Amino acid sequence: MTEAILTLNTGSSSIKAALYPLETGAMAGTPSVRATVSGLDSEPVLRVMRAGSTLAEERFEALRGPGQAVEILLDRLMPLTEEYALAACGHRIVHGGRSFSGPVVLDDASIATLTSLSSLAPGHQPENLGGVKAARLRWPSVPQTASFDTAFHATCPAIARYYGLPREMLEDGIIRYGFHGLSYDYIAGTLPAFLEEWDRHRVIVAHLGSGASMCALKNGASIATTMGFTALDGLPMGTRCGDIDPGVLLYLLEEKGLTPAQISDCLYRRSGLLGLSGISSDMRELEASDAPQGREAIDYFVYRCGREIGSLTAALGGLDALVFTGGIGQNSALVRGRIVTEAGWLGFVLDDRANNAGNGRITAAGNGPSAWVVPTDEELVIARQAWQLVSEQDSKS
Ligand SMILES: Nc1ncnc2c1ncn2[C@@H]1O[C@H](COP(=O)(O)OP(=O)(O)O)[C@@H](O)[C@H]1O
Ligand SMILES: CC(=O)OP(=O)(O)O
Ligand SMILES: [Mg+2]
Repeated sequence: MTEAILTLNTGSSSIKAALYPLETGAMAGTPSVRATVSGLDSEPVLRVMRAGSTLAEERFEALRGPGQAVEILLDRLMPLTEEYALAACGHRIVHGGRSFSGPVVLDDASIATLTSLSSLAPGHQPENLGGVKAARLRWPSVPQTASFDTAFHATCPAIARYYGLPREMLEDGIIRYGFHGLSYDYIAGTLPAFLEEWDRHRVIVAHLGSGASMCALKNGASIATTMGFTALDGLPMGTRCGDIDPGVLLYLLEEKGLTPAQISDCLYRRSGLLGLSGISSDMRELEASDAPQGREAIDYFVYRCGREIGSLTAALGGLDALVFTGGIGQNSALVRGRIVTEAGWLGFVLDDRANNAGNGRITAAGNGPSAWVVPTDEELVIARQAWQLVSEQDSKS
């Protein structure tokens, strides 16, 4: 029986699974099956794709949260996995904290440590670990592995990870961890294919999805990123606030009498594009709306992206290339075009036709920095890491 690796990636608005066959000891770069549930916040849709064609599409009125979506997704996937022997099930785990700076095979002790980090990623960690639990129940003898969003940023210099807090707090782990590391890892691996002398280039990757962040890459490694201790920091997102004066939180707590749970709900679930527009957390709906508050939410998103590009350019000491990825980065010509135009002071010259086509280079040839669209593939990074871990285990036994 052919072996395969199953991956599970629980994001804030979607769940993405993929099945990678292991042929003659090598892992296929493209999965035989992909299954996704998108629109978790609005109108959930489940799609199962095999060899590029859609096998099934189901729409749901509503789901009782991501937990139920994972169960339904695994139910639909189970029959398709039966022709393979699963070598591992690889999971995206958003927060690895101080304990994990690389992928691991999960056991009860590591799951307990990761569970203790749930309050640092309340919109992700419980769902990520729920996926581990569901997969363990279905495939009890299959190794479950963890790939961390935070691990890729372990290369950031210490100073880029600090907050201006009393040192004992930094020593206690209150530092910038950064997220979306699996996506940045994948994009870093693609740079040699389209950037000459890529290792000398100063690159910003903009992962703009339901969660959004940017990462500054030098020689393909992260040196700074916009998210911090939690995935609330930096850019505004679908429902998360992004950069905020911590004094606002004290004010809400002390003067407005909000409880910590109410503040958490506000910052994680009621802010960002949804909070500013009052319409939707989904960029597609805002682009389709004529409401002034919808337009202003997009304006704010673009403005904040421009400011973070300036800040990361300073961290890099200049900029050679900007790469867009994630649901908005890959699909919204409008948002990309506005961000590149706003960053025109850096020398970008947008190529409208290429931007509308939305694949590869989207700026005109010239002396300035270039901008690109590259679809991300977090599932492939998870699968490669899972395969490496189980291969190492096999060679030891
Ligand atoms: N054609 C499109 N135009 C604008 N935005 C889009 C388009 N397609 C997807 N998006 C945005 O991408 C988001 C999902 O991005 P994704 O990276 O898959 O999110 P996550 O992994 O955080 O769940 C959607 O919420 C939507 O805002
Ligand atoms: C960390 C994070 O924000 O992830 P996502 O974009 O998948 O919600
Ligand atoms: Mg995501």
